[in-house]
Amino acid sequence: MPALMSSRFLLLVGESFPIRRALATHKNASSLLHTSIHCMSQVEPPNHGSLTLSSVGFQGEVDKPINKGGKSSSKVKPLLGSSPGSLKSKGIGKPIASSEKKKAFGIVERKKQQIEAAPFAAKSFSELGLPLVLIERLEKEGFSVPTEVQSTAVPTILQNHDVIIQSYTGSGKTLAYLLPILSSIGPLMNKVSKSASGGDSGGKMGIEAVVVAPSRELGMQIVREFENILGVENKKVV
Ligand SMILES: Nc1ncnc2c1ncn2[C@@H]1O[C@H](COP(=O)(O)OP(=O)(O)OP(=O)(O)O)[C@@H](O)[C@H]1O
Repeated sequence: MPALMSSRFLLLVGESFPIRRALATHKNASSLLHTSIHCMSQVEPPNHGSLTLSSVGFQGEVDKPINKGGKSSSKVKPLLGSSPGSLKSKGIGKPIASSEKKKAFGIVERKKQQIEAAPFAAKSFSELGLPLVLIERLEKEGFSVPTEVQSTAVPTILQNHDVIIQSYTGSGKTLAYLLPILSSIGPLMNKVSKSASGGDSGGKMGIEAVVVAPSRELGMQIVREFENILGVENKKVV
């Protein structure tokens, strides 16, 4: 199963995703089913060991006794040797604000941005900041005008943002994330850097990108799209 990505995270939601079904039951579903690119902040991973209840400040035990009337009630059982009054004075039992949780885990959240449509309608792939070698391959395959989702996503990903792309099926989501990948790694770019450095650098390449797909069928569809762009001479690398 092929899979996407380098250091970035990208989630694709298409026709086949259950979210469609969930949205179908939503009152304003139709207004939600449009193209949108969520440019995510990069969340820095915490480095505080394993996640435990006590690490998030939960210090009581949940006890659910059955009342005589058959109704169950839940209450937090205080720790041994702690009276409810003393717990209150320590601030235990109070709901933990999400900002406090983030602080406890050392999560630093950066600015979030939502782009509902392409900020401009690109008329060619060259306007998106893609390398020439890739544009030539696209033209050879008959791709000359980027779709709306590609116009929006490609420049955003090229600026190293993490993105979530949500758009209708067949809108060109696959190339929207494949093109930024192929513009920095892969055989096309290897050839460019080899000719720039005047020869083969030698060493074997490791895994540079991982694409995760929810089904084998979709995985094969993505492989075919890769093969189209790379051309027959580079087909074996996929
Ligand atoms: N800019 C473009 N110009 C012409 N055809 C394109 C362009 N971008 C993609 N296509 C073609 O449109 C078809 C649908 O694209 P793609 O499979 O990427 O859509 P998708 O949004 O990923 O669909 P799904 O949600 O079903 O996965 C493919 O055959 C693809 O080669």
